[in-house]
Amino acid sequence: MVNLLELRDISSANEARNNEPIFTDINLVVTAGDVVALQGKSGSGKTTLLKCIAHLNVYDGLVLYRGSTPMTYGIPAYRKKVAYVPQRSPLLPGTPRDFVNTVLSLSARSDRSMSTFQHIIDLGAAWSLDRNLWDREWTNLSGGESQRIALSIALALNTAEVLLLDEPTSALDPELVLLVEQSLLKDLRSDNTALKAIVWITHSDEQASRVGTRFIQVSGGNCHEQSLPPV
Ligand SMILES: Nc1ncnc2c1ncn2[C@@H]1O[C@H](COP(=O)(O)OP(=O)(O)OP(=O)(O)O)[C@@H](O)[C@H]1O
Repeated sequence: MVNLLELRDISSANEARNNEPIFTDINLVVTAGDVVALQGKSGSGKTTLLKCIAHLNVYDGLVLYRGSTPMTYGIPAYRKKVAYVPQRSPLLPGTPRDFVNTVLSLSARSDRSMSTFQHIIDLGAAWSLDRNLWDREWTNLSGGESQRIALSIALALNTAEVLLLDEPTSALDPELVLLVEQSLLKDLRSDNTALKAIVWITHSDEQASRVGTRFIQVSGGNCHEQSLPPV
């Protein structure tokens, strides 16, 4: 089985706190079909670990995607394949439509851009996102709206083989949580989509048990894999 993602001795330290280690020598292999439920106490380093994988945080060690480092691919190309969706959307200028247009203009042909945009909006609509929201400033969207928008963009662009999701449903109502979970798992299991694995931070044992195929706790500066779901 192909190793999609491999972490070799990943360590990260907190520069703001005298370089105190957050975690040390984390090793992990992610293969096709994995949904890695990443759990651990607040402040244990889950987000930092996801940002290291996304090459958004300083780290020691090696992150390999299909056997090569992010630098080998070039960071923009790597991030198309290993995409990080933050817990809260960064405060971007403009609207979600502006953001999608920028992303699509970087790579896609214009005919593909039109259909991809429609796919993004349709996916958002399936998650109860009003179509008008795509033309509203990011700053005027609720947490749950911007969370679903960011996620629908990442999923519908259909370029990432690995999605790194940081508490992707934390601002959603229970019925939307289930809907979003089902969409993500359906894409993962489809042969017609790029998505092959997900690393999914969640504070919910129930969610980890519903979506996870592997269960990893971040604690004491390291990762510990459990053989059973938390509930
Ligand atoms: N930008 C930053 N500057 C300084 N310290 C930071 C920064 N970001 C995170 N930290 C610290 O690094 C440690 C790990 O934070 P991280 O966000 O990775 O934890 P987490 O497990 O994702 O927490 P949560 O479950 O609350 O989201 C914490 O002690 C946190 O205070």
